[in-house]
Amino acid sequence: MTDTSAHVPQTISYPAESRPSSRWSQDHLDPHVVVLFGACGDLARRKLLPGMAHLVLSDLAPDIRIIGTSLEEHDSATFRTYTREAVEQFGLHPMTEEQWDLFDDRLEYVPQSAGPEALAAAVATAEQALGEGVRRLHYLSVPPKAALPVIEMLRDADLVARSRVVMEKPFGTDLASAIQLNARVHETFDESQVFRIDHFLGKEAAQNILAFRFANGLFEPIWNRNFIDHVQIDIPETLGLDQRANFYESTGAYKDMVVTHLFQVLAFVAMEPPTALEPRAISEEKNKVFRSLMPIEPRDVVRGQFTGYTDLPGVSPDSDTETFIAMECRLDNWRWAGVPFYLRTGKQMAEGKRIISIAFREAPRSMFPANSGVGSAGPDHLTFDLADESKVSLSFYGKRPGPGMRLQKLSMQFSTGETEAAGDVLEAYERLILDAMRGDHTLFTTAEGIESLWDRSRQLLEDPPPVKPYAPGTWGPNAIHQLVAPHAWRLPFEREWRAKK
Ligand SMILES: NC(=O)C1=CN([C@@H]2O[C@H](COP(=O)(O)OP(=O)(O)OC[C@H]3O[C@@H](n4cnc5c(N)ncnc54)[C@H](OP(=O)(O)O)[C@@H]3O)[C@@H](O)[C@H]2O)C=CC1
Ligand SMILES: O=C1O[C@H](COP(=O)(O)O)[C@@H](O)[C@H](O)[C@H]1O
Repeated sequence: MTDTSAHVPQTISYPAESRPSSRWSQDHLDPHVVVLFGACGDLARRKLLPGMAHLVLSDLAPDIRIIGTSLEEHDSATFRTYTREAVEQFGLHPMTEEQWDLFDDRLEYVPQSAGPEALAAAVATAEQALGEGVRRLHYLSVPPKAALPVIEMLRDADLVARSRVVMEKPFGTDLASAIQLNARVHETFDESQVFRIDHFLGKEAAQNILAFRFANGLFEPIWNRNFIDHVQIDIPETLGLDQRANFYESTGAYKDMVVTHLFQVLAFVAMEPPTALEPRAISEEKNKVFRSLMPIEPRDVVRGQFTGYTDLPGVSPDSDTETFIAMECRLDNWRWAGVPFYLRTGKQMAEGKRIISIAFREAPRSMFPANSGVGSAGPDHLTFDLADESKVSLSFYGKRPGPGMRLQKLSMQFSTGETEAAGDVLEAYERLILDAMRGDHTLFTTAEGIESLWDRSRQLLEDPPPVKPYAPGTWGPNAIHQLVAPHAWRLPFEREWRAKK
């Protein structure tokens, strides 16, 4: 056989040779000072501090020093204790005493009240300790209203040069505020320095959608309206809002989950093949999907609120905030014309899952008699489970063993957890922090993309349907069934994933 691996011509228009894709490369990583704003918040405690510990100790990012800052009056010693507790409680990789000592040394704390000069001084000391060629990564894990004050502080502290800034969602609350936020951010940081994070795109399983679609010739020919009947992106959560109700009250499920995570995942499912695994090419295709998204009509949306939500501290007794949302979306393009995309997410639901279901069209005619079981368990499905242990399943009808011709739903299933590489899985924030330090925008969202999504959301935001109550531990208000009729929600699964052998 001819070896075609060498000298395969580059058939794509970019990246140009002078600007190679850094995605997946194991290039040397510059030393970094990470300034973590909101270092005492929920996200930092559960994900960012444990993630940074793993990056340092696994040698993926050995040369970093972290300066925590928030409104709390910690000093570096108490912040180290706080961080140790966070890593022990939420870290996915247990640390030895020796490893802790190594990480502990890299942590400092500057309270927000100490002002820009104190922050600048702490960064300068950390940079000296790291030596030549140090870059800065500012991670804004703060509530949306704090983002611009933090950016002003970075400007006042003269910490903009050699830096990148990771911004947390939601990026605005509507089109006007998103445009204004982007414009204000651009007064201080160039777009190339800004990394708008969407941690769903950092999940191994989300990237596996790209691999599955674009590394194989098998599925792409049937990835369109001729073969696909409908798509579901279903992310129910069992979590409540006890600690976050105050924040959530002004956000709700649409802004917290849909306009960010679910639409980003939808873009990976629906986009055209990108010309390269490169930020511009990927963003271009995602943004085309967002531009094709038909405006979200209030009549295609069911908003819900779990009973008991209004009793939570920080929630108005007559709150209209949705803790649940289900909706039908349409893409106005050739590939997806006529194919509904059903999205659902909510808090305090019956199960916690992150499922994408691609339902294929059924066979047009059947030689099997009606009582054979053909079609009785719904259409053939390709299912992606976005859990850390990424899974993919393809279901189809097959013959039940024995006499006669009885049909049953069978499936071919794959789970990363059952492979030798299971231990290599990176948590989403670990991957994305690493990508931001490398300057790789591939998995981050753009100002243009965010603005398109807010634009398509205008009607829903101006005229939301009233929230309907649902009992905690259920699948949402009953109206969700009418929304998808004649189809049915895939969750709860009738047939669960096969248990690990
Ligand atoms: N929690 C989560 O699961 C996720 C959160 N996010 C996003 O991450 C961001 C942070 O969320 P989360 O950690 O939950 O929020 P929290 O309210 O738990 O934490 C916010 C942090 O920001 C600090 N802070 C508040 N106001 C200011 C200010 N004006 N200047 C500087 N620091 C300030 C707080 O300080 P102090 O503690 O002293 O009050 C706290 O450390 C939000 O944008 C959220 O949307 C994204 C994905 C998931
Ligand atoms: O961004 C958010 O995501 C989490 C769900 O993330 P996951 O990785 O645990 O699936 C959600 O609970 C939270 O409300 C939202 O802000």
